[in-house]
Amino acid sequence: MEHAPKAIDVTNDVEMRTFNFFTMGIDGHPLGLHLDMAIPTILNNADEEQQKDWLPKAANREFIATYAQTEMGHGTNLKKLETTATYDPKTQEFVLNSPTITSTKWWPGNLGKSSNYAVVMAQLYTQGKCHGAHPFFVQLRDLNTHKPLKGITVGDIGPKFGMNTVDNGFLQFDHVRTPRRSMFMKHAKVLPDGRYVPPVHDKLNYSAMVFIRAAIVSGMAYHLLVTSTIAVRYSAIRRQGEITPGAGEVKVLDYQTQQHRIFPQLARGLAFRLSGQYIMKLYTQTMDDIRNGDISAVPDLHALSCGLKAVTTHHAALGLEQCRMACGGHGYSQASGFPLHYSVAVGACTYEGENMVMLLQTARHLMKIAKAIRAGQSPKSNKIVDYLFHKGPPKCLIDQAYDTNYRNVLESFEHLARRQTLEVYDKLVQLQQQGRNYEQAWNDCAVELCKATRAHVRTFLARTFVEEIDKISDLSIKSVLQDLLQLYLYYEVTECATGLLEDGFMTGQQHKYAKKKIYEALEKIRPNAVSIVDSFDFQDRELHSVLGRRDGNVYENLLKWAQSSPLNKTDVLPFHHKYLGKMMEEARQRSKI
Ligand SMILES: CC(C)(COP(=O)(O)OP(=O)(O)OC[C@H]1O[C@@H](n2cnc3c(N)ncnc32)[C@H](O)[C@@H]1OP(=O)(O)O)[C@@H](O)C(=O)NCCC(=O)NCCSC(=O)CCCCCCCCCCCCCCC(=O)O
Ligand SMILES: Cc1cc2nc3c(=O)[nH]c(=O)nc-3n(C[C@H](O)[C@H](O)[C@H](O)COP(=O)(O)OP(=O)(O)OC[C@H]3O[C@@H](n4cnc5c(N)ncnc54)[C@H](O)[C@@H]3O)c2cc1C
Repeated sequence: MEHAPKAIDVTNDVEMRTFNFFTMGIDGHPLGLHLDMAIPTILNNADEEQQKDWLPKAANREFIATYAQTEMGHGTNLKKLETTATYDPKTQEFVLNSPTITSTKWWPGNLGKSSNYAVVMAQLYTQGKCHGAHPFFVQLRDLNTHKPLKGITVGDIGPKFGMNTVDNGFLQFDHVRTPRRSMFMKHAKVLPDGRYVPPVHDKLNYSAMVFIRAAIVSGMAYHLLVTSTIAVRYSAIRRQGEITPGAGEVKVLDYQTQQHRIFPQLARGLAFRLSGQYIMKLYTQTMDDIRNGDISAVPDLHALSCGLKAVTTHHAALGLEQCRMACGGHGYSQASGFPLHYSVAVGACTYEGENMVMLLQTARHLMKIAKAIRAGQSPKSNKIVDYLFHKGPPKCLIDQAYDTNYRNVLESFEHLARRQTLEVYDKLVQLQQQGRNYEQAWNDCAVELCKATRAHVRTFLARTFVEEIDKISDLSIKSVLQDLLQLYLYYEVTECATGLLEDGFMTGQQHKYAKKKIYEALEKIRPNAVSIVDSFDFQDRELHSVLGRRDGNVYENLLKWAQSSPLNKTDVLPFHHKYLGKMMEEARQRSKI
């Protein structure tokens, strides 16, 4: 008789992720960092021999590893990490050390209690010279007892804003020795005699961060689509007030203000989903190129992933809050699911690079392009940034009757990104001519630099949305998605209207036209809204929401949910008579006297 197949193949990444997702919820679990950062680091930073040794064990979960980079004193500025890894050629070992309190590793997910290995970022010293932060694969806990190894102090950092099912931890090394080959050696190397071999690109060590930044874009799409599903479904159940006096109470989804609050989140969720797919493909392609020795796409990938990460997490945070408020009082209850989704989603504004810092990274890239434009250079066939080199129409044309495939709207976004990029570049140059050094000038322009990135990312998101909808051949699906696209594009026009009006590119009339197109789209989306969110096919257990239940049975289950609260186990709390009861009794006695 054949053996029944195993339910889950733990070495299959997709199966594992799906299993974890449905069994462990959305707020994290003990294998999160192992799967999302440690394994990608092994894949991209370990040499062949190291991969052969570590990868099968990692995939098979023979150990759990985390990614320990951030320290108490430094998360953003990686150049100033204080943990050291000093090579000792006599024993062919590195000595890991945490010289100060601020060098304590702080935040790594699953470090607190679960992991027994970590990718540790430390300043590499060999032959008396520091070569900057490099990754090391370090054992932290005994494989049998799970106790910290000698010289290692490790623990949990305590409760957080959210994601409390993740044991984020702290870690200190007291002159801990680890073999030479525990340094990830695909790119940089230290030879047995201590000679340092530099990598072909000194930021290849950061590829796990690039991976997560790219993955976050789809993560934010997920959060927005989930929370707009909750808000749409609940708004189709909730009746409050009348639109036509005497005609009976309407579903709150019929209010234009409600649609204007929720539907743009739905549209943004879709836009993020499509760009999320794009950036993941770009990541995979770039990693393949690197394996084949071609690193030319690394700066483009880095710039796009930083910008997308920052913009999508920020918009997701704002959008989730809109969905919560759209559900009124019940939206504030944990029964809505919003507190869980919100506290998980907003973490991404901070982790994997604080958002402002990420916007500024993309701006660095944009400034290089601006420099090339001002020097009269030609574009380099780069789909993402080439538009910056072209001259667009001098005036906005969004109100033209025939706007094939929204070319005029896209050109408006392109115009703003181009103008913002070149203006801030010119200001940077001017400030330097006036005597500011580059770094000071950069800081003086930082807010405008971030605006340039946002405009560039908005252009990318919009263009990708238009292109992807254009590819759909099923006309009934396409027509529904085109309504969401219309809403998305004109909503974004109004969101950046100040920039478009500022230089007279767009007129007040055209701004009004964009608003009209938004209201028109809301009306078209309304009858399909519930079907649209149902088509995402989220399971109730993913939504974690009484308000967003697929069967719409909200009120009955809200009552059940409340009744199941631990506070309702007994009618009278066991300590009632000891405190509140006693206080009232005493007050009553006193007033009798
Ligand atoms: C980029 C930095 C800010 C600056 O770096 P440096 O100081 O080293 O360099 P310079 O600014 O001088 O730049 C030099 C040069 O290099 C370029 N550069 C920098 N980085 C890269 C890179 N990665 N690749 C390529 N090139 C790079 C830079 O642009 C310069 O180029 P030029 O000179 O040519 O201009 C850096 O210090 C930095 O990255 N800081 C941020 C630190 C950070 O991000 N830390 C992350 C720690 S790990 C972490 O936070 C883990 C969190 C995990 C949480 C759980 C994850 C679950 C996720 C699942 C996935 C999806 C989830 C969706 C979410 C959900 O469901 O909720
Ligand atoms: C939920 C969560 C999970 C995490 N998981 C991990 C993990 O698994 N592993 C790990 O190693 N780390 C992890 N981290 C740490 C995280 O990556 C860092 O907190 C993050 O990169 C921000 O760095 P920071 O804390 O040093 O912020 P700071 O840099 O101190 O930011 C404070 C403020 O200073 C500003 N700022 C800083 N530098 C600049 C600059 N150059 N220009 C302009 N403004 C600037 C920021 O914009 C921000 O407003 C996690 C963090 C969180 C919240």
